[in-house]
Amino acid sequence: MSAHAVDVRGVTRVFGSGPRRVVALDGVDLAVAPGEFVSLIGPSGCGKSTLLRLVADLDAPTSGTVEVFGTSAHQARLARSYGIAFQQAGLLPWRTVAANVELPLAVAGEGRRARRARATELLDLVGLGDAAARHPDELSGGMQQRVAIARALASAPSLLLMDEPFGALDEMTREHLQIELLRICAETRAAVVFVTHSVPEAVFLSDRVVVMSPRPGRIREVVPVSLDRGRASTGELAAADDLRARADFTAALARVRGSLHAHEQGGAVGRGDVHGAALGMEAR
Ligand SMILES: Nc1ncnc2c1ncn2[C@@H]1O[C@H](COP(=O)(O)OP(=O)(O)OP(=O)(O)O)[C@@H](O)[C@H]1O
Repeated sequence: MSAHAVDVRGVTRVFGSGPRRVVALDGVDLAVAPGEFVSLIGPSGCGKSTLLRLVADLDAPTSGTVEVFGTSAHQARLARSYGIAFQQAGLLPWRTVAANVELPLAVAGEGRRARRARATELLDLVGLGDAAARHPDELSGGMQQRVAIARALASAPSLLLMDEPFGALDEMTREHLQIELLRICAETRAAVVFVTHSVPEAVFLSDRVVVMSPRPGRIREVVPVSLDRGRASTGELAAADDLRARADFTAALARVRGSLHAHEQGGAVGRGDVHGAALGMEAR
């Protein structure tokens, strides 16, 4: 039995056939340790979401295996071993904020009282203790995203799968939620697989940054990030700003960007270049 939170071995995912055949992932190996924060980054279409969907058992590999805490991804889904948060918060508009957070617990058959208590605790954790009775459309995008994170944490998962959860947010809200996420992870010791297009976000949050390349989707390089996050991981904004200005942070940033540029020099064409170019601009 694997001791990893996630263990992806020799995974290939091919969509379509004939001229429409797309090799979204090719020979991908990735192990994530319990409590580890791993980001997936790379140009558009390199297979980040596909990889996350395979781990979440929302899709199945063409070949290879995906294990979550030593069981198949399917068993892990049935056991609710992980929480998911995607770019669209995906809240049910007719349910209150608390009822949205309670949903996974209701599905799991948990009693009303325990559900309510857990929702209150989680909404406090994400700083929305006073929004429990409101409805999603009364909240800002950042607040909705925090509700989605609270919901993802509802069943106390040891693994969080997050696909660009802060992608649609303004920079200030995004930075705020980043440190909130660090704090939550430090508290819950959950492992995280986090898809992002932002190099600074990946470096700020991660123990390792997985740089992917497209056509076919492969892991190009895994960049270890050994930042001492100190007070930033307990949720201090000022400490997080200090961290972003530090030499070890900018060195890690340069290394991830270098890896992404190496991909561009490889001469990719099409969709991927849009994001590749954007990332290149950001690096200058
Ligand atoms: N259901 C599907 N059917 C056919 N092709 C698909 C399907 N899902 C993904 N693909 C293709 O697989 C490749 C990888 O897609 P994926 O969404 O995983 O990339 P990504 O790195 O997450 O992209 P982005 O950064 O734009 O979100 C793309 O070429 C995409 O068009």
